[in-house]
Amino acid sequence: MTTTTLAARPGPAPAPARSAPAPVLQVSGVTLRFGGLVSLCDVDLTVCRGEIHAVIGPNGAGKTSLFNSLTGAYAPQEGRVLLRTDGGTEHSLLGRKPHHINRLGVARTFQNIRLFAALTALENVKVAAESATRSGPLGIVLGLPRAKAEERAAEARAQELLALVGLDGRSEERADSLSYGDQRRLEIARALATGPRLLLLDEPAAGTNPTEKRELAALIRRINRELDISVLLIEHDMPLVTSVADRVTVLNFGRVIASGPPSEVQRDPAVVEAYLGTSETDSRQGEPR
Ligand SMILES: Nc1ncnc2c1ncn2[C@@H]1O[C@H](COP(=O)(O)OP(=O)(O)OP(=O)(O)O)[C@@H](O)[C@H]1O
Repeated sequence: MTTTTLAARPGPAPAPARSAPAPVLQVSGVTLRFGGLVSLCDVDLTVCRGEIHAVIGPNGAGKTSLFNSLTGAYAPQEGRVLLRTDGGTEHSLLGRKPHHINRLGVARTFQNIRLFAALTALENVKVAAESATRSGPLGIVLGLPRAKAEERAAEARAQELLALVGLDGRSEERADSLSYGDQRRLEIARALATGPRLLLLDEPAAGTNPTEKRELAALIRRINRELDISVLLIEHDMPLVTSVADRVTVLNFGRVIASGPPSEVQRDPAVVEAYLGTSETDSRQGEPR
């Protein structure tokens, strides 16, 4: 029998095996009921580090219920939600309060914008940045020495984030005077101010125009690549989803009916049927919107 040693082989050495990206968020078997209504049924979903993961589905499919379950607003009756923080520690999120989950590194925006309408753009972001400081907003109000330095840092961070989302020229304007698209970007800046490792965006393109949608896609990619933040995104706009998402999970009647790269998911017969069975089919594109 002849044996060949690796050293005798010509050509480049084999590339070392690349380990799969670590999961940041693992949702397993999550079921959420409201009385007799099953809003989520045995939902599994994994977001890997560095990933942009979209959740799509017809109206009432359970997308926002899923976000609410991940962020402590809803308490699913069954399942597990594990968040892996940078050191590799796993934290169970179910049963935790929203502000605990935020402190662990999960921030979100809302389908219905929730800004402080009478505060300026800068103040909206600064309040969130202050909440992430050790002294917190109360320490800053009380004028504690450490709090003063933290307040300055929070203001600088807020200015940076306003610049990141393209609102640096608007920092002194009241939130409710901004256009709808600008308010959505302000919400993103505010969520980023809490220092998340995982950002949940609930329909960030809703009500925005085509230019704003393109800018939003670029912003989501920058947040993901430059700030190294994993993104979980609910979105109905399929061109936006396909342009930013690495993976897509499709919900229908609270169940996951497909999961995979956007190009595969769009062709999945169960996904096509789910959308054809609703009024949501976009006749212009013949694909889920
Ligand atoms: N707090 C609640 N109490 C009772 N039912 C609820 C509650 N929240 C959600 N539901 C129900 O759960 C189901 C899923 O709703 P959800 O808002 O999660 O869907 P969605 O996919 O986000 O829809 P949309 O695209 O219209 O925002 C719906 O039947 C809804 O009525």
